[in-house]
Formats: sequence, C-alpha cells, structure tokens
Amino acid sequence: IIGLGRIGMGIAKRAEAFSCPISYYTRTEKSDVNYKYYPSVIELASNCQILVVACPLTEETRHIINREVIDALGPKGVLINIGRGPHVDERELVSALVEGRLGGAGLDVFEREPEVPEELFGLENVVLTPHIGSGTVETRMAMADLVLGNLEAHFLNKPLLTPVV
Ligand SMILES: NC(=O)C1=CN([C@@H]2O[C@H](COP(=O)(O)OP(=O)(O)OC[C@H]3O[C@@H](n4cnc5c(N)ncnc54)[C@H](O)[C@@H]3O)[C@@H](O)[C@H]2O)C=CC1
Ligand SMILES: O=CC(=O)O
Repeated sequence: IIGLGRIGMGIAKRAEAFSCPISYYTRTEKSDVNYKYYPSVIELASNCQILVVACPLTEETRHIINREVIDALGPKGVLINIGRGPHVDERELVSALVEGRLGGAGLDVFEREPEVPEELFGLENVVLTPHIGSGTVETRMAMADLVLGNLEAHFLNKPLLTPVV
C-alpha cells in the first residue's frame, strides 16, 4: 500500500482479514503499525503481489507508478489505483498490460478523466470503475453533512470543522 492514511489503513484492515501480509511505503515509517515498511516504492513493488495507490496527488507522487515500478511489480503483479489518475504513467501502464509485462490492474481513476484509454476496455485482466471510490450512500451523506457543517460554522463566525488553510 502506498500511503497508509485513512483509506490505506482501511484497505490494510480488510486485506488482513483475508490473511494477506501487508507492506507499505510512506515518506516516513509509522511507529504505530506492525506492517512491513519499505523505504522506496521500487522495493515495495519488488516484494508484493498487489500494489495499491492510496496517497494524495502532489508533485512528489505524480507518476509515482512509472515503468520501473511496473516492471518491478511484474507479470504476476496487480496494480490498484484508487487515489488519483496522474499517480500512474498511464501510457506505460497500458503498454505493460497489453504486452503482458504486468499481470492486471484495477483502476478507479484515470490520468485524463473522463477519458479512458481505449485499449483498456478490451483487456480481460483489467477492472475499471468510473471514479466512484467514495460512492456509498453513507459516505456521500457524510460529505454533504460536512459541507453544511462548515457553512454553518462560517456564517456563525465559529471555527471551521475542516479548515484547508
Ligand atoms: N477514488 C476516489 O473516489 C477517492 C480517492 N481519494 C484519494 O485518496 C487519497 C488518500 O485519501 P485518504 O486516505 O483519506 O488521505 P489521508 O491524508 O488520510 O492519507 C494519505 C496518506 O498518504 C501519505 N502520503 C503523503 N504523501 C506521500 C508520498 N509522497 N508518498 C507516500 N505516501 C504519502 C500520507 O502520509 C498519508 O498517510 C486522497 O488524497 C484522494 O486523492 C479519496 C477519496 C475517494
Ligand atoms: O475522489 C474523490 C474524493 O472524494 O477525493
């Protein structure tokens, strides 16, 4: 798992229930988890079967999944991207999938949404969803409540619930 935050931890917890050994990459090792830490994405990709991207998109994480990482994951590896499309060099991903250099992919996000590379539609080893990672009734209700809560706090001159700056 790349990015062991709220979503990454949620994925780890569920995967653990299926006896999956969990390893992760973040910029610094976490002292409060027992999962195996790798100090680079390459090392993580070389030592895992399923690589999940769950970090924020920043200049540092743009194309964090490049050809080198894809090759390290290899023909038996699977890439899951539920973060942001530009985490992945999509051209490299498509050619690796088409050429069988990567085992498979599960993609909820794409580099140039709403465009999705045509080649992906024909592949048996790819699962595509239209950026619906947060699309549950409960989550969407919680998102709407948070917006309303922030607006209410703002207009009552109270501290915001989730200030951005
Ligand atoms: N597909 C979808 O519908 C959704 C996608 N997302 C994406 O998932 C991302 C993660 O969401 P949360 O877990 O809620 O965020 P979070 O802030 O709780 O966790 C992000 C984690 O990534 C780590 N991180 C930051 N920079 C990093 C880097 N350079 N390399 C490795 N790790 C790094 C942070 O330390 C943190 O542990 C969001 O930023 C968003 O882009 C979020 C919600 C829905
Ligand atoms: O990508 C969706 C989000 O809530 O972030």
